[in-house]
Amino acid sequence: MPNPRLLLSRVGFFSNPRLLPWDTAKPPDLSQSFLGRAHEGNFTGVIVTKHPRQHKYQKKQRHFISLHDSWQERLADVVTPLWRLSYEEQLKVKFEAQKKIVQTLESYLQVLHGVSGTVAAPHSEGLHCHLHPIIPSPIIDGYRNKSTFSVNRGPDGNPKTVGYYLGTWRDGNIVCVPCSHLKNIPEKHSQVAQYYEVFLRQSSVEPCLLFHEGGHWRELTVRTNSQGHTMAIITFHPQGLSQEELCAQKVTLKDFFTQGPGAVCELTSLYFQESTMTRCSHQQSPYQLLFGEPHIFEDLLGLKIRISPDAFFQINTAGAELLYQTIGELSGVNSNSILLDICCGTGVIGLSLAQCASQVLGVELVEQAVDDARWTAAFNGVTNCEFHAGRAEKILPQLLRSQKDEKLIVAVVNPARAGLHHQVVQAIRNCGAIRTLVFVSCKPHGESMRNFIELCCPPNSAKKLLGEPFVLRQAVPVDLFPHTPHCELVLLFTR
Ligand SMILES: C[S@@+](CC[C@H](N)C(=O)[O-])C[C@H]1O[C@@H](n2cnc3c(N)ncnc32)[C@H](O)[C@@H]1O
Repeated sequence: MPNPRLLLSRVGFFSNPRLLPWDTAKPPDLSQSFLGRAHEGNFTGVIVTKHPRQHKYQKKQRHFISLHDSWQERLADVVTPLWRLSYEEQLKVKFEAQKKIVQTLESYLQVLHGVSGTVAAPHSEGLHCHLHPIIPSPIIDGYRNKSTFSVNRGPDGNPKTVGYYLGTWRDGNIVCVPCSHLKNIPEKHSQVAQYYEVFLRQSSVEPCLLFHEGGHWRELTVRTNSQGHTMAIITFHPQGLSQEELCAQKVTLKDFFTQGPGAVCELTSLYFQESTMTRCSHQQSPYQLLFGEPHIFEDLLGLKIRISPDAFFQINTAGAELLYQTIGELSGVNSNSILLDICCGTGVIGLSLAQCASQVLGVELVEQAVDDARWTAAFNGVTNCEFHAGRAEKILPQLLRSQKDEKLIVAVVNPARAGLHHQVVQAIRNCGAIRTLVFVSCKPHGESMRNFIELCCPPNSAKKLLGEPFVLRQAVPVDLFPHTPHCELVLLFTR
C-alpha cells in the first residue's frame, strides 16, 4: 500500500494545510501495486501462484487449441479474470482487495485528522472500522440479468459479428468476440445475441462499426427476469435514412423475432432506439416498442418492481436482494427517521425500507427510473414515498433545506462509478439532521474515495465542508459479480 503521509506530502498537504489531496489535478495514485492488479483485472500473478500445476497444464493445452478457442480464452481473461479460480478462492481475492481499500481510506483519514482525530477505536485486522466477511453471491454462473453486446469485425474478419470487444480503440486492434462461453452470461442472453447475428448477416443494410463510416446496426441489450421474460433493445444509427426506409428496417427486425428464425428466442418485448451518440437516454431519443410488454418486472423483497428499458437495475438480482438487506440492517432506519435514497434508480432501496421509515425521499437522474419507482410504490401500496427526478446536485440542497428539523435523516447513497458530485457531498455533510450515512459503491477505490475523504475530513471552510465529520464504522463487501474482480462495498458512516 502506498504510504499515505508520503502521498499527502507529495501533493503539498503539509506545506499548505488548506490543500487537501483532491486539490491536485490527479488524485493520489491508489492503484499502484495491489489495487492496480486487483482492479485493472490483471490476476495473472494470483492465478499462477495459486495454481502452478493447472497453469502448466493450461500452457500445454494451448498448443492444441484452435485460434477460435484462444480468442475466447483471451476474452474470458479480460472480462471475467477470476474464472479459473474456485468461487471460494475468488472470494478470498476480493476480500483482500476490499480490505486494502478500507485500509487506504483509514490511512488518509488518520493523516488528515492527526492522532487526536475523528476515527473510531481500533478494531480487528488493524482496522478502525469493523470489516465484515464478504457476502457471497447466491448464484455464481449466468447471474447477469442484463448484457450489452457490440457489433464489429470478428476474429475471422466478418463485420457482422455480435459479441464483446477485445483490444482498444486507441491501439486500433478491436476485435468483436462471440461471448456465449463467458461464465457470467446466461444462456438466454447468448441465444438472443446469436440470433441477432443471424439477423445481421441476412440484413440488406450494414452494421455501424465507426460512426463516421456509415452503417446502421449497433448494440444489442438483453434484459431478463427471474420468470424468464426477455426484453431486447437494439440501437440503430439512422445515418441519412428516410422515415420510410427506417420503418422498413424496423419491420424486418420485428418480423425476424416474431415470425422468423429469431422467434425461438420468445422475446417478451423488442425495443428499437435510433441513436447517433454512444449512448442516448429515452429523453434524447425515445425507446420505440416494436412489440410486446413495455416493461419487465422483478419480484424482490416482497415487492413487484417495474423496470423500464432506460432504468438502472442491479445486474445480479439474487445478489441485489442480499445487498439491499445489508443496507437496511446497517441503516438502522426507524419510524422516527426519514430515509433519503440518493441515486435511487427504480427506488428499490427506499421502497424496501419504507415500512420502517416515517418517509422515503428518493432522488434520481433518469426519468424512466423515477416513473418506475412511482409505479412500484403505487402498485405495492407504499404511500410514504416521494421521488424527485433530476440531478442530485441540483435537487438535494433545496430538498434538505425544506425538511423540518425534528426528524433525523438516514441517507443512503448508491452513485454510479463516477461517485457523488461535490455539491451532494457538501449538502450531506452540512445537514445536521443526517447522523447516519450508508454509502454503497461498486468502485470504492475510484472517485468515491474522494467522496469518503470529503465526508470524513476535518471541517474545511474553503471546501464548504462545515458540518461535523462522519466516522467510518462498518464495511460490508457484497459480491454481485462472480468471476470478475468487482464487488459492492457497503460503508456505514455515523457522526
Ligand atoms: C448504481 S445505480 C444505483 C441505483 C439504485 N440505488 C439501485 O440499487 O438500483 C446509480 C444511479 O444513479 C443515477 N445517477 C447518476 N448520476 C446522477 C445524478 N447526478 N443525480 C441523481 N442520480 C444520478 C443513475 O441513473 C443510476 O440510476
